[in-house]
Amino acid sequence: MLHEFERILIGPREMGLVDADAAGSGIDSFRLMQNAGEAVAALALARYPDSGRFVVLCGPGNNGGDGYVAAAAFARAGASLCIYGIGSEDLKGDAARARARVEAEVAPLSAYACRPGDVIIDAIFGAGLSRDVPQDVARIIADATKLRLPIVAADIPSGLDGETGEIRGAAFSATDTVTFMARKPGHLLLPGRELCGALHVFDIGIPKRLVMARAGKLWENGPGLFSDALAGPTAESHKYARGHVAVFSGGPTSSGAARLSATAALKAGAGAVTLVSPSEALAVNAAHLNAVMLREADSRAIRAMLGDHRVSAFVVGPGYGVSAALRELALSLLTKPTVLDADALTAFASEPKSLFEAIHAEGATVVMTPHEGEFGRLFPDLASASGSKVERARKAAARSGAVIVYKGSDTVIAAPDGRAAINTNAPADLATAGSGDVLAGITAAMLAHAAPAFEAACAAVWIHGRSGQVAGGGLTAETLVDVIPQAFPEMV
Ligand SMILES: NC(=O)C1=CN([C@@H]2O[C@H](COP(=O)(O)OP(=O)(O)OC[C@H]3O[C@@H](n4cnc5c(N)ncnc54)[C@H](O)[C@@H]3O)[C@@H](O)[C@H]2O)[C@@H](O)CC1
Ligand SMILES: Nc1ncnc2c1ncn2[C@@H]1O[C@H](COP(=O)(O)OP(=O)(O)O)[C@@H](O)[C@H]1O
Ligand SMILES: [K+]
Repeated sequence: MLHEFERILIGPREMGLVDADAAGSGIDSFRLMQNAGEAVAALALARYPDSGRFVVLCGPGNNGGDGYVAAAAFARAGASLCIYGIGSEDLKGDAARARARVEAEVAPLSAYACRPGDVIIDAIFGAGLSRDVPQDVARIIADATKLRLPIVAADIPSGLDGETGEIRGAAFSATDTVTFMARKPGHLLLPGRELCGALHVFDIGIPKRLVMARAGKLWENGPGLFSDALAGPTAESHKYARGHVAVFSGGPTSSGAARLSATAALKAGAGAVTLVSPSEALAVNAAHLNAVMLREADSRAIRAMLGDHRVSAFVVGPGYGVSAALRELALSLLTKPTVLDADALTAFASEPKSLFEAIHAEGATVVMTPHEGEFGRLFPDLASASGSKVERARKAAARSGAVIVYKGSDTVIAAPDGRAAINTNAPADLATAGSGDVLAGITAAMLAHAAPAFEAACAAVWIHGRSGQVAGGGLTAETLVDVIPQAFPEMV
């Protein structure tokens, strides 16, 4: 797997360790702060050359230090400037040094009254915020939001938790955020992503190897994570070599979901797809299918598919109907790579342990694709636990033994070994009936290409998002399926 530095996400705690490592290796930490603050000022000056005044809001820690450096840069540039600080007389270390270099007066933060024309430089708190913001700060955030003032945030909009993307009491909604070396999970997770505005990552001079050494196994999802694991067709390919996906259909009045999964699998590059249908739904399925093959779902057929080495992956759940029979079917499929979606997740709500034990015992390759509701049914304790969506998905993956695709507009993909990715390319147009069924089909196609489960799931989520972009506003699950080949042409 290609670990592009640009896709690395690093938690605020780990970033603190990187800072310490940098200092320990002889790098001048004040120089880093100067680089950070100057980058913030440069961006603000370029973005708002006609600003009435730059209002620099400085907190009590190193984020405030960045603010004082930026303030000095505004003064040097001859820009109109006001500085407000928390505890500006009690700063320590580099922040105190940065403050000492500012000649302009620093007023207490509580004295700041927002006014139209102000451009705010938000250097109050960084990504490691550990509690709700104080009242004074919440009041300024509310006023600035009401006046829609432009806000350039240093590192992260104050009030956002850099680990979880959650709002601690109140948070600025920035027009731009300048962060340093690498993004934090809170820049990508919701609601954080929407509060960062345009996100700029600035290299302040910490060697990349120090950042890599402390980064966990978390990335922004993108082709660098999965393209090595996937291969398009070659001259030697035949249809079964490209993978054969079998999708289980529901009854006659709920067969559309499985058909969407089946056609999505085909469009995503599976060489062959079979819809396995109850006898009473054969007629309706036959009326709607061409390239997708149709087979009656009886125990003989299922046994035959399990024994057929050419059948490479299953999808079960979309439109199937929640029942004990579905639980039994799902458990019987685990000898081959399987996508469990929708009803196949809900069916285990009363006994999730039986599924997880079977996955572990079998060493099965399983991708589960729960939305928020389904996640809560399978992992009720995790759904209500504190911590980030990444942590919840990781725990769910470790507990279940499956790769978890925890859906939403910030879908998180997590593997039992702790690897995780946050997806950022999904447009809101994907919030349409059947779009999840399409994702399940694409995922099975990636598994059928013999991609490992984590890479397959990352690829599928990314292709699904990209397809949503290509299909554009007003998309339906059908138009989404149609554009899959355009979304990732090198694959299919
Ligand atoms: N390698 C890097 O990432 C670098 C980071 N720098 C800056 O350093 C920042 C991190 O500095 P710090 O760890 O000092 O973090 P902060 O600047 O966020 O400050 C933490 C301080 O604020 C207080 N505090 C936290 N939450 C509070 C709340 N809700 N109410 C009141 N007080 C609260 C804490 O007790 C502590 O004193 C980064 O965000 C970044 O801006 C740069 O200066 C240089 C290099
Ligand atoms: N607002 C949104 N922005 C981006 N993606 C979304 C949004 N809402 C839903 N999605 C994506 O669309 C898909 C919906 O799946 P799901 O909830 O199972 O719907 P359905 O059961 O109707 O197919 C998921 O992949 C999800 O991540
Ligand atoms: K900030």
